[in-house]
Amino acid sequence: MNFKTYMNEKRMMVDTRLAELLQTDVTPFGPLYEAMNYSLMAGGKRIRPVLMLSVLEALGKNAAPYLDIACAMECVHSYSLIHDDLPAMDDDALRRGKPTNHVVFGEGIAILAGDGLLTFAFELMARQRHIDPDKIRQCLYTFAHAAGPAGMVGGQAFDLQSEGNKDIGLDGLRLLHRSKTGVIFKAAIDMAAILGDAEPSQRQALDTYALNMGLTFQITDDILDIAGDEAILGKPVGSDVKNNKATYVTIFSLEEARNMAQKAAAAAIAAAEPLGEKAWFLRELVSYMLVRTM
Ligand SMILES: CC(C)=CCC/C(C)=C/COP(=O)(O)OP(=O)(O)O
Ligand SMILES: C=C(C)CCOP(=O)(O)OP(=O)(O)O
Repeated sequence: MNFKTYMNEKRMMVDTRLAELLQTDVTPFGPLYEAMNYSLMAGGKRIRPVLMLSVLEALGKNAAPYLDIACAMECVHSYSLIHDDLPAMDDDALRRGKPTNHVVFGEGIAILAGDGLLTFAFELMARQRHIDPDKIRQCLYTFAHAAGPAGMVGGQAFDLQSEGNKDIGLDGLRLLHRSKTGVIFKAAIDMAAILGDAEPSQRQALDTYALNMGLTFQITDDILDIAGDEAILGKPVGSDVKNNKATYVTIFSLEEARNMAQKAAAAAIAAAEPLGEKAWFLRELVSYMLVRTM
């Protein structure tokens, strides 16, 4: 199977399941569910859930029983996008090719739609009765730690604090990217390693892969913010500059950022080598991240 077919198949599995999970007609809180579904089902590459499922397959496991855990990751990601776009944060009006949640539903409902997706994700994980309860406990801990104040929420706070400060340097930038974005990719991989009974040597390879693929993804995101095409990207170009963000492009140059992304990608591909043929998708995913346009 080639990269595109694999990616599309997995993305469709995730989309189909997500559409089943959050029905709008079973609740007196219809408008809230509508707002949650609006962002969740607006498209999106579904990289985090696909990554989780593909690591399970790289470990030789059947990924299907873990689809809901992968969907929970997408719920948390969608929440983070809704909140990231709010006027109090990046104040962006376009996401996944559509007006942002607060533009359509107002700030109050957008905040609650984010809160709803975040909490629903953990409910969904906790109700997976067919999975070993200790593995679920480990996954809940791993994902909550990654998404919370020690991870993504902390990273987002650091991002806000760093606005206008180009002196954070490479170390600051690494911390920012690792916590804001990288931890969620790492959590996808860690949860797959827990659920898929990864051996210590496989864990080690996956850890190095996670670090470098997260970096590749985020440097490319920084590059696309300057050099991307809004119509393809589905979100505003120039948002980082508008908000005076410290990024690989605003601190270094476009060319240096491209070199850094290439180095990180090469390190990720090398790290996945010992995982063998079954991990082919993980290597191709990193190559895709370098050239993605959306
Ligand atoms: C707790 C919260 C709200 C976390 C937000 C994490 C997140 C979506 C970062 C995206 O960063 P970005 O602003 O660089 O991405 P984009 O370019 O997609 O806006
Ligand atoms: C963390 C960042 C940089 C936000 C965008 O993530 P994606 O590029 O994965 O966005 P979608 O495809 O899910 O919309």
